[in-house]
Amino acid sequence: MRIDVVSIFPDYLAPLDLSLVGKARTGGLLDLRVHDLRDWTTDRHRTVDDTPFGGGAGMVMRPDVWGTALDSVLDDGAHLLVPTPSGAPLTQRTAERLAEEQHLVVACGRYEGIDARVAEHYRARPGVRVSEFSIGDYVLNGGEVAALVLVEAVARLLPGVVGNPESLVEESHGAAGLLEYPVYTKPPQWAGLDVPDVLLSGHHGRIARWRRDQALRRTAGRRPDLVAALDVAALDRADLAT
Ligand SMILES: CN1CCCC[C@@H]1Cn1ccc2ccc(-c3n[nH]c(N)c3C#N)cc21
Repeated sequence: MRIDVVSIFPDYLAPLDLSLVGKARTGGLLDLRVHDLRDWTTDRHRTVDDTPFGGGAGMVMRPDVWGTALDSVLDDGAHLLVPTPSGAPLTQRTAERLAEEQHLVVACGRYEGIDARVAEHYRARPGVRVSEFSIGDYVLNGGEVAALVLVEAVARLLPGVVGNPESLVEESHGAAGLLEYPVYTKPPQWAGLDVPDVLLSGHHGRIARWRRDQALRRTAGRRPDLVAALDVAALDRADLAT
């Protein structure tokens, strides 16, 4: 998979050189390219923004600079992803679908955002899909943090990136849509607190059922909104596997 990220703060994406994503890049599992939007400016001040039509505070990112940049990195079949507070929520299902694709391009806006004609223009471009997404109901100063989130959420799903692929099945928002169960390790007693006896029993069937029960309780208690979307069939498959 190839992912291009375009930003006026390319150093914001430096964490993608680290850990699993960094290993995926050096191992050839992920072709990640980070670009400085200002490389596509033509004036001596390397201007990427201007005042908003209709007035109002702040500045808007220019469509011409973004157009030159995206024409340079987009190819047929690419998926243009634009982080914005007004975008569709980024979910695990979205990440799973994106991980199946060949080429993602993330356009990181700043200021008041990117001129709306940019997304409109590329939606009309045959062979290019455009998706505006949000990583949560809070306001950030730009799209770079969202790009970090998206790249990590997608990259970890690529074959060979995570050591034990089975771990991808059990985790939060996994196949059944449940939150993860509580985890414990040594020492068995800490701060006057014990590890649940079932986890020390060595009875794998009981442990699996306890974990699923804990996951269900957590999901119902913390995210009742997810309960309606639970994939019961996947839950049953998980049960059968125990
Ligand atoms: C503050 N400033 C004026 C109000 C509108 C947003 C703007 C800042 N800003 C510019 C580009 C840009 C892209 C994403 C986000 C963003 N915020 N919260 C999310 N979940 C986001 C995503 N994903 C914020 C951005």
